[in-house]
Order: sequence, then C-alpha cells, then structure tokens
Amino acid sequence: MSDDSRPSRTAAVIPAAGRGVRLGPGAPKALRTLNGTPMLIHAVRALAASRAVSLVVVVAPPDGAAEVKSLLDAHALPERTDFLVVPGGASRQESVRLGLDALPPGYDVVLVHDAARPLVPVDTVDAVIEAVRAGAKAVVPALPLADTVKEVEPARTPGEPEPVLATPERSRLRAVQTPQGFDRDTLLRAHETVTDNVTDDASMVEQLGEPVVVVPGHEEAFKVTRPLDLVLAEAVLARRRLNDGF
Ligand SMILES: Nc1ccn([C@@H]2O[C@H](COP(=O)(O)OP(=O)(O)OP(=O)(O)O)[C@@H](O)[C@H]2O)c(=O)n1
Ligand SMILES: C[C@](O)(CO)[C@H](O)COP(=O)(O)O
Repeated sequence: MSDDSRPSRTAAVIPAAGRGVRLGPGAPKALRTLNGTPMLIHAVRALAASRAVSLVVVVAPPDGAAEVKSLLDAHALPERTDFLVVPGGASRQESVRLGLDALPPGYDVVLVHDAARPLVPVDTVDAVIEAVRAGAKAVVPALPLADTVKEVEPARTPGEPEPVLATPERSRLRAVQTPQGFDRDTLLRAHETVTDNVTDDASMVEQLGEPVVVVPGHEEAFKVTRPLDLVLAEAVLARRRLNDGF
C-alpha cells in the first residue's frame, strides 16, 4: 500500500463533465445516484481512499461547478485530502486539460480517473501509483477481453450487416480502465502536444513516443455507460455492504 511518507506527491483529476447520453435522459451522469449517493461522490471516495492521494481536482459539468462544490461539502470525505472543483469542457480530453490547468505545483504523480468508474477498488488505485513511483511514465490498469473481437468495415446505415476485415489475436488485447497514472511532466507535455481526438490520456503519451505500461485492472472498475451498468453498480454496492456486515 502507498503512503505519503515518500517525497513523491500524488494528485487525482476526475473528469465528471460528461452528459451521459448513452445512459439516457436525466441529470449529467456523474450527478446521478447509486444507492442514493451521487456517482461522483463514490468516485471521489474511491480515489481519496488511497492514502497516497492528497489532492483531488473534480472537473464538473460546465454549468455545475457550484452544485459539485455543494455535494463535496455535504458528504463525508477524508480530511487528509484537499479538493478543487473546476468547470469542464466539450470533450473528455478538454475536461482533463482544464483539470490539469488547475493543478498547483508540488504534485509529481497525476492520476486521471473517470467519475463514471465509481467503484474502482483502492488496491487498483495504489497499484497504479506504485508503478509510477517506481519509474513508469504512464500506467494503465486493464483487463483481458472476455469476448472475441472483430475488426469490421463500419456500416453506413445503422443495422446494416458489416463485413469482417480481421480477428485480432485476443491474447494481445486489453480493455483499458482508469485511474491512469502519469509522471506529471509527461502528461502535461502530452496534453500540450497532441491535438488528435482520443478517448484516453495514455494514448496521448503513446503519441509522444513515450512508453506506457499496463497493470492488472479490476472487474469492479467498470465504466457506467449504459442503463444496465447502473444495475450492476448497485449490485456491487449491495454485495460490499453484505461483506462489510451492514
Ligand atoms: N465533455 C466531457 C465528456 C466526458 N467527461 C467525463 O469523462 C468520463 C468518461 O466519459 P464517458 O463515460 O464516455 O461519459 P460521457 O461522455 O458522459 O458519456 P456519453 O458518451 O454516453 O455521453 C466521464 O467521467 C465523463 O464525465 C468529461 O469530463 N467531459
Ligand atoms: C478513459 C476510458 O475510460 C478508458 O477506457 C475510456 O476510453 C473513456 O471512453 P469514452 O469514449 O468516453 O467512453
């Protein structure tokens, strides 16, 4: 387990500014509740559970910074952790960059964690931090795939059959999660340099030509994307309560 006794200091940026279109109509995804508590609060608690994380920067929906500040004030969070809230942007990439702009000096390890992955276990968070502290410039937690994957020629009309182009060797593929962990300077350089639209921060570091390594992810770090994921997330919380003896 990590601790703060080493000179290295770790901050986490939590992009939480997405609408959650795939989840269906309603409040911005991070503000929707799981067992009565906003998803964002679950995600903040999951990151702040690591004793190595001393600052959490929450990137709120563009017009929701005041609401997010009130939510953080209204929920019990570890006193050892500082919190900042900034408004987000139109894409995940822009939201992460706005979070990085707000990072004060003195943090050399930076995690980027989706608010939409509210149940990541602290051991996964600590494993990512440890790998960065051990010298990796970019670390991603990931899992082997459960399904065979096909590369296709995407249909021009939804529902049309799609020709298969290839079947990539599954043993070499990983499904990537968050938190992704970075040496701060490398992540800042990636966000300053890469302008392509990408879906994760590690791929920006790859584009710099810097090495990225994978550590084991966790099933419970899944992303809440579609309505069925809400059912799964609440089932995981119910199982945890049972295991904790509540
Ligand atoms: N403009 C955006 C878009 C996404 N995110 C965040 O990036 C994370 C991963 O994005 P995803 O799960 O794809 O969320 P949404 O963009 O909200 O989902 P959808 O595509 O269904 O709208 C989420 O925590 C989301 O809040 C963000 O901070 N700013
Ligand atoms: C960052 C991420 O969670 C890694 O799996 C993912 O890439 C986010 O992608 P999305 O396109 O915003 O769902």
